[in-house]
Amino acid sequence: MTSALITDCLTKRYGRRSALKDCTLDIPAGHVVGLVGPNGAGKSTLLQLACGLLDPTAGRIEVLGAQPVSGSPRVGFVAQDTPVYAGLTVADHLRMGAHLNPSWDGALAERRIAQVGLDPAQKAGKLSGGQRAQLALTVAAAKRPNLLLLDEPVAALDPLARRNFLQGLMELAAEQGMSIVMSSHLVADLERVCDHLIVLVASRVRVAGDVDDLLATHHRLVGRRRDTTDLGAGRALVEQSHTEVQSTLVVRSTAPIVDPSWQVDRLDLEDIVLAYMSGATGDGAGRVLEGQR
Ligand SMILES: Nc1ncnc2c1ncn2[C@@H]1O[C@H](COP(=O)(O)OP(=O)(O)OP(=O)(O)O)[C@@H](O)[C@H]1O
Repeated sequence: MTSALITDCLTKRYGRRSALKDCTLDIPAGHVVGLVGPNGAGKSTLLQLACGLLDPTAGRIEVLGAQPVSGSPRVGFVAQDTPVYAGLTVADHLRMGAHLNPSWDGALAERRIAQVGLDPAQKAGKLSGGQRAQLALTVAAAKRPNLLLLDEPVAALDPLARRNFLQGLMELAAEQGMSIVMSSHLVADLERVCDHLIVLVASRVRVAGDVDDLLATHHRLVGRRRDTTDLGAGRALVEQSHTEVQSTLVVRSTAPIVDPSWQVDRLDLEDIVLAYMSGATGDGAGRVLEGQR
């Protein structure tokens, strides 16, 4: 199956400032992918490169097997500020979408507008932030793109609207076979809807992969204080902290860790994301540790 998104050493600089550095990814099609990372990590930059709004400074990016082209009907993009036309009504947005997009799914658009309770006669400039987000998503989804790119789509939504929005996304992915890449700071939401995750920190991909695989291969180890330079082959130290007597590590390991000198606990996705985010600035910094125990 074609990949939804491939990048190879993708780099984007604004003047001397790097927004994305040597980013290498291969995201299979047909997944809901969460893109997470601290403010300024490069998430919006990656999404804008993927929809052809920006050109790379170096490296390669392919979307659905081709170079990104701005305005492609195969790719839908909802920017962070959920752009809508303030002077146009909700119904005008749908009419305009139908006029501009040969693959427009009018039934899907009208169904979603009714589901989320938007008044077709309401001017978009008078909608709340959350309602604008719903309208922008509806317009993007009704284009029936193969890939939908969403930049922090739920940031403005209340918890109930957020749940409905995410439910809608999962239905789009399941019914229409759409690939979705969505940035968010709300990892618990991503854990509910995403089956793939990309963690970007300081312009670099810190980890990317299948959510179940990430959950199965990351462990928290707690034990007596010790040197962490020799954790064993195939184990990568993601984060570490120490007291005088105790060491606490987050480790990625493909093989189960069976060692009575460690208490080994499972992590949820938020723990894993936080470990990568703080590990990047700590002295552990994701070193791959080699050598036998
Ligand atoms: N147009 C621009 N000109 C100059 N620098 C920019 C521009 N856009 C982004 N940057 C810089 O690139 C880096 C990455 O920004 P980006 O918006 O991609 O981050 P982000 O992960 O989406 O952040 P947030 O979570 O705050 O939305 C930041 O240091 C930002 O200041």
